[in-house]
Amino acid sequence: MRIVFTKDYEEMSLHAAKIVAGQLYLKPNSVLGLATGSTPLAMYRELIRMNRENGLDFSETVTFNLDEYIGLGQEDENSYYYYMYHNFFNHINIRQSNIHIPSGLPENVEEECQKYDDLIAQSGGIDLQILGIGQNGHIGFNEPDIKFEATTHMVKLDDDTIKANARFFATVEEVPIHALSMGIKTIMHARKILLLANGAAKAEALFRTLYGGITPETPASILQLHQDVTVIVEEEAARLLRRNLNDRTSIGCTA
Ligand SMILES: N[C@@H]1[C@@H](O)[C@H](O)[C@@H](COP(=O)(O)O)O[C@@H]1O
Repeated sequence: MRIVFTKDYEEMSLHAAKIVAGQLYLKPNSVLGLATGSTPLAMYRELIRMNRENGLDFSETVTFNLDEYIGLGQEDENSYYYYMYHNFFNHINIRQSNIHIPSGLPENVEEECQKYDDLIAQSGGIDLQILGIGQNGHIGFNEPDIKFEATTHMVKLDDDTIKANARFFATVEEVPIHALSMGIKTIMHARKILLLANGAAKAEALFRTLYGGITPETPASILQLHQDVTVIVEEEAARLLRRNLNDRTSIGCTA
């Protein structure tokens, strides 16, 4: 596991965008696993800039998003579908047919989950998975639990997650209580994983993820077992890590 310490959100995002760009230069038809939330926003902005100004090509890129709220349609501004098109896909030269996001309005939840897993498998699996982390240590919407859920599944969101994500909605009551999420096995099968974390609210979850026991109570802790994870972390989120690494504060430090 590599840990890259960056001084702020912008530097974290730039570093992440460069890794994604490097992946696409090496393999233009890469399968990317994509995350939503506030964390990757500036990374998407930088990738859009690279697409426009540096010829970064998405024409062969295939994407699978981690999750979607149940009950929100594509036109709902709080759906992850809307987020992805608004913040990324509408601004790059990606093919619509190469974009995959779980449906927020599935007719049959089990079938939708199975279909999503089948599509990922048919695409050859994920080459590079981008992850944010929830304040409770979730990845995608894999919430703390007594077991790891392997494949795409329906989740009942934790109260903590609902509260944390309420900032995007007019009222906390509007936050959906269920979501579909890619499972831990699929995430762990990604060839490379990029975990981004910024802000003091993530410090404790990140510390438990990297240095705590591997437990479904901190879903992201399973990443300790993956052979190619890069964690890009900004100062505030790194607060507890730095203490653990005897204050190795240099940018680009690898642990
Ligand atoms: N399901 C998403 C995750 O994919 C995201 O990584 C995480 C952190 O969100 P944020 O980046 O807004 O802090 O929580 C959300 O609920």
